Amino acid sequence: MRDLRIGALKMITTAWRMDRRKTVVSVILMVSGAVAAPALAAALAWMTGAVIAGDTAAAAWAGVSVAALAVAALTFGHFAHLAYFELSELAELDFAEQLITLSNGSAGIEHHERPEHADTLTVLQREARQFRVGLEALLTSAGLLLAVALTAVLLAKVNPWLLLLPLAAFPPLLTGRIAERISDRARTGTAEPTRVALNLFHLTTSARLAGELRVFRLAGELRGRHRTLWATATRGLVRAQLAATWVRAAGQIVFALAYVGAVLLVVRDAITGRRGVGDVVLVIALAAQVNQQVTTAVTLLQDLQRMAAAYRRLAGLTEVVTATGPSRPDQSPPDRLRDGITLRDVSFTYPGTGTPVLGEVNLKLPAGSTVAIVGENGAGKTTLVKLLCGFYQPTRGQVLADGVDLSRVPMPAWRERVAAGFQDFIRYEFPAGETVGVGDLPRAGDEAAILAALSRAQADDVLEQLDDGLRTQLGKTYADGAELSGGQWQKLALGRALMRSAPLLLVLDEPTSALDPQAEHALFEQYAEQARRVSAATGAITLFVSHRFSTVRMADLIIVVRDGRVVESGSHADLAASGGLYSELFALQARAYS
Ligand SMILES: Nc1ncnc2c1ncn2[C@@H]1O[C@H](COP(=O)(O)OP(=O)(O)OP(=O)(O)O)[C@@H](O)[C@H]1O
Repeated sequence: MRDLRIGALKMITTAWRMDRRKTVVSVILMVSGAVAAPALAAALAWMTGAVIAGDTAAAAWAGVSVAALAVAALTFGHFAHLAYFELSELAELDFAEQLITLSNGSAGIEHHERPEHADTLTVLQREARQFRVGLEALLTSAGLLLAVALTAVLLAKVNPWLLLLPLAAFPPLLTGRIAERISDRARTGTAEPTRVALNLFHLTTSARLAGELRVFRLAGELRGRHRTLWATATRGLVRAQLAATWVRAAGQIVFALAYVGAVLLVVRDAITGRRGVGDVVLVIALAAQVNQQVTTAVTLLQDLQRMAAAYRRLAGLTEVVTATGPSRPDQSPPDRLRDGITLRDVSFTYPGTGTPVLGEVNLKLPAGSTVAIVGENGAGKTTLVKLLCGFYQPTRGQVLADGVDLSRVPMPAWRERVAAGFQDFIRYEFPAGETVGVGDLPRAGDEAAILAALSRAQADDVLEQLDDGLRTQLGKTYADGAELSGGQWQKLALGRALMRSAPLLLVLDEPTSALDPQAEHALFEQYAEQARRVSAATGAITLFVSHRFSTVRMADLIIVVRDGRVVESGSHADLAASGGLYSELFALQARAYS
């Protein structure tokens, strides 16, 4: 009940915030339309009584009232619909925006990787429409409550025993709630197979992956898996629906018996002459309405409960997201790095797993240096990068920027000083200039800055091939959008990473994997040279992850990671001469290329 109250309050404040006039008009129309129905029954009874009594004037007035109330009862709801249609659209948009903000609003990305939060997100994504239905349900409920009250008064006037009729509405309401809880549990229980199935659906329908699916002839296999998962989820939902339907039907049977009893009662009173024919008409009309009111109330309650559950989930998610930031963000990141970034006894275990991925990492990334991280697949390189970007907090130990503990720095402030390019970059289907410019939002439209970033990323050639230069719309989602090759998209992504003019840390996690080794080498050679010059002023550190030793060897400092531990660090010359893992991997790659 508390959830319901909170949900209703939130929904109505959202509508009020969106458009006050439309909210008021919707409420008035909805309430008047709903109250008109029992009033119509009363007018019918009045008309029948007047006709039987031969009172022509009263019968005429009653007839006019019947006509007016019938029009109100039948049409106000539709006009209300017009008024709240836009409100509902806005409520859905408001919800979608909240979800986008929440998905991206946390300091870290931990909640994305926890299955229970991923499940909550999946349910919320699917429940987005519930916010539109919820508003309609709320407005209808307000009218319904008044209609029920008026109906109760009219029935009590005929025979107080008839008040039992609305009371008989409670069993269906109760069973309706139980049924909705059963369905809600099923939705949560089937969230995981649904999420995985949706993911497979996305994979199998994405134009980008069509080639790989064909080469491996995976479409059939994935379609089969998709079907199995979907069937599992559907089985769970259908089973719950069946149980819910039986529970609901039990409540409705109680009401049906009460309905028959009420009609028999007033017919008996009419036969014995205690009540007039008008009262029989009134009770038959009202009893039918009570039946309708109960059915509507049960459906509304389901909608309201789903809306309340969606708000509850949203609140839960908000709590998780706001709880992931530093507990005492009382420090600011340094303006420039003088000493560097230090990792002190850093260990890390991904949330929800028991195996440490990084253990006791002690590292110093000197200010102004270019640092390369190397290691075999799964060694922990990207995880190290994620900690430096503040996506996660270390499970133990500290990351310090010039002595300032990052766990005490508000993450948005740290992120403003970090620039990054990842292997899993996003293909923003914007005009080419914007695709690069969003790397530094305040300068997203600054053509000179964009061209400079593209030149740093050695991506001028991509631009030359675009018909309309920076203004060329990218992406096949648009009919006239230009499609780029994987390497071209990656070059633009690299340009985006290089948009920020004065980051303290530039992270490049295999951002050039789609380029050929020569192109990567040339790019880094030029880039490292520039980075050294720029970092003389800001102390910026450039950290890159690469599997290509021709690139790695250019770094001032090379860090070798194995099984989550730093096993070697030093310059290329030192490490190559030491005969350790680095020299072994280097020699292996050199042989492969020679
Ligand atoms: N989100 C996650 N949840 C749980 N474990 C993870 C997660 N991401 C990575 N891991 C695990 O952490 C370990 C290190 O992964 P990481 O991505 O840091 O390796 P890497 O050195 O960057 O590898 P690669 O060269 O293949 O990119 C791996 O064993 C991986 O399975």
